[in-house]
Amino acid sequence: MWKVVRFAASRSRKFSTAIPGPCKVHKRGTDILHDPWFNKDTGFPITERDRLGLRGLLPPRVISFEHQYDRFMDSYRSLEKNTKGQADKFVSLSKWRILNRLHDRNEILYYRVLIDNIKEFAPIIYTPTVGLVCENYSGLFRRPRGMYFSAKDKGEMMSMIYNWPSDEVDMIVLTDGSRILGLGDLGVQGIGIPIGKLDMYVAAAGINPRRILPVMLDVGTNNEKLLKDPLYLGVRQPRLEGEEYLSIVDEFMEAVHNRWPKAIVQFEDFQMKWAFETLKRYRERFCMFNDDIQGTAGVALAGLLGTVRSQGRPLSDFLKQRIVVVGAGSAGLGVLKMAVQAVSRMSGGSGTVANSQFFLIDKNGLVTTERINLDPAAVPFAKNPRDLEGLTEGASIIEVVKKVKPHVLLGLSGVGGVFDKEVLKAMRESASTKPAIFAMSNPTVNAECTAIEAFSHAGENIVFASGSPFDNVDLGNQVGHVNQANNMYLFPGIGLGTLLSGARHITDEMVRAAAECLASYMTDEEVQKGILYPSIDCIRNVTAEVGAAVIGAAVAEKQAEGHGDVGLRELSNMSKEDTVEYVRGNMWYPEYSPLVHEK
Ligand SMILES: NC(=O)c1ccc[n+]([C@@H]2O[C@H](COP(=O)([O-])OP(=O)(O)OC[C@H]3O[C@@H](n4cnc5c(N)ncnc54)[C@H](O)[C@@H]3O)[C@@H](O)[C@H]2O)c1
Ligand SMILES: O=C(O)C[C@H](O)C(=O)O
Ligand SMILES: [Mg+2]
Repeated sequence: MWKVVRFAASRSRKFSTAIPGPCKVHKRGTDILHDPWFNKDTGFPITERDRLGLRGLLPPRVISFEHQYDRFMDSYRSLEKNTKGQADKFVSLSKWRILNRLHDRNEILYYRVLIDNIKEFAPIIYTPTVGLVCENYSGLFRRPRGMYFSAKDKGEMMSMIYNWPSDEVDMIVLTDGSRILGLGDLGVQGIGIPIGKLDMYVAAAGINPRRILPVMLDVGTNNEKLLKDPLYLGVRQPRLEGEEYLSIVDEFMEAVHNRWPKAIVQFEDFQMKWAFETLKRYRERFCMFNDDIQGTAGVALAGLLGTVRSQGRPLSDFLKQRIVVVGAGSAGLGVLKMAVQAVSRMSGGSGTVANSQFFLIDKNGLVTTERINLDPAAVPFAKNPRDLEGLTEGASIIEVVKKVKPHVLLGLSGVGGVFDKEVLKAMRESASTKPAIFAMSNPTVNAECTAIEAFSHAGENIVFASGSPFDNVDLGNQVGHVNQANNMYLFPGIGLGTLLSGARHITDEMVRAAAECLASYMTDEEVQKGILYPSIDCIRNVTAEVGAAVIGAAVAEKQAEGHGDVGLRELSNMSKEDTVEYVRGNMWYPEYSPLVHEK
């Protein structure tokens, strides 16, 4: 297993005195002030104002970056104070708005405050607030971000992709808006998800924000409420289906590949049938992965291995854990597939052993081979009723938990509260000394249970993880640790590692290496306290490790072709520590560069 070299968490990097290299700009005057990439607001030095035709367009005083940073944080704190006691939704959207306005105006300052305060700002630009933003997107819309390809653009994509201003794009996050978090079909409004994921790419992986592209494939929506909403900004038609749908995605993928052959495309929040279908269709043709299937599986596997360690048991005991997965969608099935593969490997290739320990439940209850219209993707995990003593097809969550006494109850159902008091109380009878409850659905309202509910009903000795953040729970004489089991711990490293290895494709082994790296990140002491994942404060360190593990796997799998000046030979000769340093050294960091005008 990949050994992790841990570095101290990098909180706020002090404002450095080294002058960053120059940045060429092809604009002058107000065009610069209106371009969030170049704009420094009041921070333009006088000499730069002269060079770029900015004299007189700004108030005369030059404000330092540090001072601008403090001013923003002061306004943020005032907003917090002034909205105290108001409805949560109002407060969250107000916080999102102030961050979004900065994003639209001054990207360097925006990304610096985001990186330095990631723990505080992730819940605003990512889950859960991003869900609220998507629900209200048409009303919130002010300025576009990213690209929109719609059913009406068929035949035009090869040329319209050139409307994007950047000649170099490394990372694309693509959605069709059909399954936004647990909120369902939000049509074009789902663009908030690629934007939030790419913000995490910049913050966690140091992908250069000039080389990212959020994309919405608007193929219609089946959401009646949106179709009737006069403000709705998407195409007003039911979703395309079948070959018509696939022809749009095909055309988009060809267009991307044609303009940026090395760009990595992350598929995000596609409904299950298209999530699996597109992964199968494109994974060997393009450099792509599906975050909900693969990223989630890796994060969940790391957590599942952590729960074994938290019981003070060797990893090989994973084979003995009984795991109930609630939710048989792209995420739940992805988790099961990866967990079964892990068990298979540990037990020397016997898939039968693996399947006996996993139980799958969907909206119709326990999934067995007797299920009518059993989804082909769920077939490998359907139980044979003959192997079930006392449980039958369609058994409810409570029936399964009472009978199976699982070590782990893991929810990816998208349904808030399905782990109710009765279910959680039944987990007290778990065969584990530290029963684990993973309420992984997003956003917060869709979590299968809250942290407080889990600790108060299932007992204080549990291990708890959720997809969206909850505060730790005060248990009187100890702390009930809340882990955030979210694919944000893996997708940035999968993307960055793939980019820096120059791999043409993303293989299962590369994802597995990422998951194992995350699993080994925590110390025994932490895991025994119930801390399964690192704090989001050190997400850049985690991503450097994960990225290096992905590069290692890409080299071993003969997928790596090198990146920039670093060829395959150099990559192959790097030690693990060197690889981590290579990844770390390639992370972009927001600092004002001197601007040089070029015609
Ligand atoms: N924490 C993470 O990193 C992470 C990653 C991916 C997805 N998710 C979350 O997981 C959820 C599901 O995502 P998905 O892509 O698998 O969705 P999906 O729509 O493909 O699948 C949902 C599944 O839940 C089942 N279900 C619905 N109601 C149920 C009920 N009452 N009891 C039991 N099962 C029920 C459905 O039958 C279906 O199998 C979403 O909320 C999403 O936000 C979290
Ligand atoms: O977006 C997230 O927070 C995680 C995941 O990709 C999801 O779909 O819920
Ligand atoms: Mg997702």
